[in-house]
Amino acid sequence: MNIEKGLLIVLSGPSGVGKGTVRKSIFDDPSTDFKYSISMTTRKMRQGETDGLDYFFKSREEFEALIADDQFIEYAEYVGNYYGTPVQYVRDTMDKGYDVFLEIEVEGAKQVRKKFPEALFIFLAPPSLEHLKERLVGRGTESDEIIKNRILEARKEVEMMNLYDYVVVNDEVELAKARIQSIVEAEHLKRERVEARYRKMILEAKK
Ligand SMILES: Nc1ncnc2c1ncn2[C@@H]1O[C@H](COP(=O)(O)OP(=O)(O)OP(=O)(O)O)[C@@H](O)[C@H]1O
Ligand SMILES: Nc1nc2c(ncn2[C@@H]2O[C@H](COP(=O)(O)O)[C@@H](O)[C@H]2O)c(=O)[nH]1
Repeated sequence: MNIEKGLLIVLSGPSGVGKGTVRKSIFDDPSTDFKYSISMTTRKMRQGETDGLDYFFKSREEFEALIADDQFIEYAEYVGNYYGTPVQYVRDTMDKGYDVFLEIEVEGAKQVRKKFPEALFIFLAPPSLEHLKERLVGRGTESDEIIKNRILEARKEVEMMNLYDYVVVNDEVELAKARIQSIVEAEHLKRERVEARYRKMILEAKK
């Protein structure tokens, strides 16, 4: 435990479950004071997306050069494209004491778990696999082929949900948002209590 740094919050879940929708709702709430880490990807930009806001869009060559330069906390190849979390932003922001929020798929979350075992891992689950398919198809952003591959991935991802600290069902966006906010708040309270009790010992051990 590092008593000076912010909390790293990892939200995972299958494609189409509503991670982006719930995350936007959390960040639209003026009471939210954590920071969102914008990922890098080699995926093509969707209509309505903005470079530097939704993702930093990169070519495969650029992304691979960043991998070689150790610029990611984690990265994964997902349905034919790279996705990764830039290390610099996360470290700098946490060092300033802010909580940082990552929205990433499960292979990346496993890598984060190894590097930041003290992070908070939340899995966003659909009410059912049928709901998931309906949402993915309903979003209308992917071809039938890509939707098929994302659903195949989703089946594997759902199997991994027991590796997370919490599972939140996204039945309704506002409810999922409130559940995530409560989990983060409870986690802070728990850590503050531990820190208060052992502050002297932790500081001494850091010397
Ligand atoms: N609770 C919900 N009930 C019904 N529809 C929802 C709900 N949450 C999200 N959706 C819809 O599901 C679709 C997928 O949501 P979203 O794009 O947020 O998923 P995602 O998990 O971020 O997907 P990806 O991982 O592919 O980026 C969107 O059309 C969104 O409006
Ligand atoms: N391992 C990582 N996964 C990420 C990252 N940023 C996003 N993602 C996940 O990829 C899939 C597909 O996203 P989409 O925008 O193409 O629909 C989804 O599960 C995202 O959460 C990342 O930095 N690392």
